[in-house]
Amino acid sequence: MENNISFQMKVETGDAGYVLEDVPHLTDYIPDLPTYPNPLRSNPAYSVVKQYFVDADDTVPQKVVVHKDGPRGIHFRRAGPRQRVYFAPDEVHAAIVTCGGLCPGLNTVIREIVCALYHMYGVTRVLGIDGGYRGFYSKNTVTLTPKVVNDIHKRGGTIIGTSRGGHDKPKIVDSIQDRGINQVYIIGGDGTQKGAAVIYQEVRKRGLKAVVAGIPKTIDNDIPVIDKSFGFDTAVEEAQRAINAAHVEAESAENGIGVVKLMGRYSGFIAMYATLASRDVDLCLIPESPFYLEGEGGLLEYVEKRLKDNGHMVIVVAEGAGQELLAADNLKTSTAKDASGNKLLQDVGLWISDKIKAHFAKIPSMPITLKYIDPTYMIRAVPSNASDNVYCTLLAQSCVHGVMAGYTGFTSGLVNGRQTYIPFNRITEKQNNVVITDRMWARLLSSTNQPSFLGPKDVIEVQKQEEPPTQLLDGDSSKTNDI
Ligand SMILES: Nc1ncnc2c1ncn2[C@@H]1O[C@H](COP(=O)(O)OP(=O)(O)OP(=O)(O)O)[C@@H](O)[C@H]1O
Ligand SMILES: O=P(O)(O)OC[C@H]1O[C@](O)(CO)[C@@H](O)[C@@H]1O
Ligand SMILES: [Mg+2]
Repeated sequence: MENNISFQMKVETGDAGYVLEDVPHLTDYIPDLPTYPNPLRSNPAYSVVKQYFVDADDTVPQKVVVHKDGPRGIHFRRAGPRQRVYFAPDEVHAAIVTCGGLCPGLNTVIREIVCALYHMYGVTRVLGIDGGYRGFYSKNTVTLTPKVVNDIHKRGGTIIGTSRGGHDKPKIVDSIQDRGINQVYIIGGDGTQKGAAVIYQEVRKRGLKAVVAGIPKTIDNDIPVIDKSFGFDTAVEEAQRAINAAHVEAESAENGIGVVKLMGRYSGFIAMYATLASRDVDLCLIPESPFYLEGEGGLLEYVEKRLKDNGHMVIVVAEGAGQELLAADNLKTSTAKDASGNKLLQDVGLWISDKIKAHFAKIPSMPITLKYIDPTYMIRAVPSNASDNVYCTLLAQSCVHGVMAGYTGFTSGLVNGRQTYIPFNRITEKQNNVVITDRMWARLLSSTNQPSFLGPKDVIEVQKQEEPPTQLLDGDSSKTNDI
């Protein structure tokens, strides 16, 4: 067992400003572990694939846009099968858990972890932990086999259940230890990955030969570093149905207004992408972009103008937008939180709808018809679409390869279109938000033609709050921000 454990990131540097933010390995705290040839070597599906095994030195750059004289920058370890593995097939006892809110693709990831373990590595003991983190100590487990998971990817939700709260570190790690679990696959969002990091640290402190790996899940796309989280594409696609309905309703009435509220607690990616995809949206409101209602340049003035010009309009609002305005208006700030400590939000869609109705009630010459559509849970309870299904498969298989190779304390994630292993520290240190001074938000503003609601003074303020721009001035957020 290690005495002075350092959970600092493993960082390696090289020529020309090369930095590798590496992931931990079992051998960092258990030396002399036996290794085995990767069973994929004799698997007919893989043995013919040229360069199937990933070179130990392969890494993936975090930034692909570079300057001639700039440093090579941060890299992550490339995911994929290694020549040697640190588990014999009959030694593996794997567990899979899903935590946090639902997300399209959860079942696909579960299915593909089970199938990869069975079919690629000959593993036959895989457990599903029932109902999120608390399931480790308060619920039964489910035996997962390729037969059990065969067609689950066609269903929304998660067959092993999920929950918020209940992260009791000692009880969870006791359960891992008592059951002899040596591979833990943890599927969830930012909160879940923080929980996974804590479990990894405790497992390591106890000196257990047990790998802890995360797979990032969330429709909100608020996990940093990775290109995007699985389920996001499906959620954006499903949101189109609500926006289409709002548009049809708005177009068919005199001064018709359709208001659609979409999920996005702290990050407005779903609203932004759903708006960009639709082209029927006249106004998109997200948590990251402040707005105001009354007066010159305000939202109500814009709505009035749009109705005069077009006769109808569609507004998409992310659930986390304008919360400070609601609080000021209702004279109370909501301090309510869910079991995981996430802020419970007030209904901004309803509030905006009421404000617009009240405004036009004072203008008899402009009667309006407003329909408010709230498809919130519908966009995340559906099964994943084709592209998310493929993405989930790659994430799950990459994760299994990394775990079998003995890497631990990592999240499996796509960086610049390549599968990588990212240390938990990098995934949990901050949240991914829409950067409203980046090009993507500017593209949205020019697509909807909406005002930015920011004066020159506000822009300076926003720039101050946001991360200092990188040397390339392309923002440091996920690639979904800056394509
Ligand atoms: N800082 C933390 N330390 C340990 N556990 C945490 C932490 N934050 C959250 N968790 C646990 O992680 C689980 C999921 O967290 P949360 O409900 O915030 O969802 P999430 O993973 O962020 O997914 P999403 O936000 O997409 O629904 C919960 O069981 C919660 O107790
Ligand atoms: O009502 P629940 O299940 O707690 O989840 C709501 C939250 O979950 C999310 O979908 C993230 O998973 C947020 O967009 C939303 O605020
Ligand atoms: Mg979250």
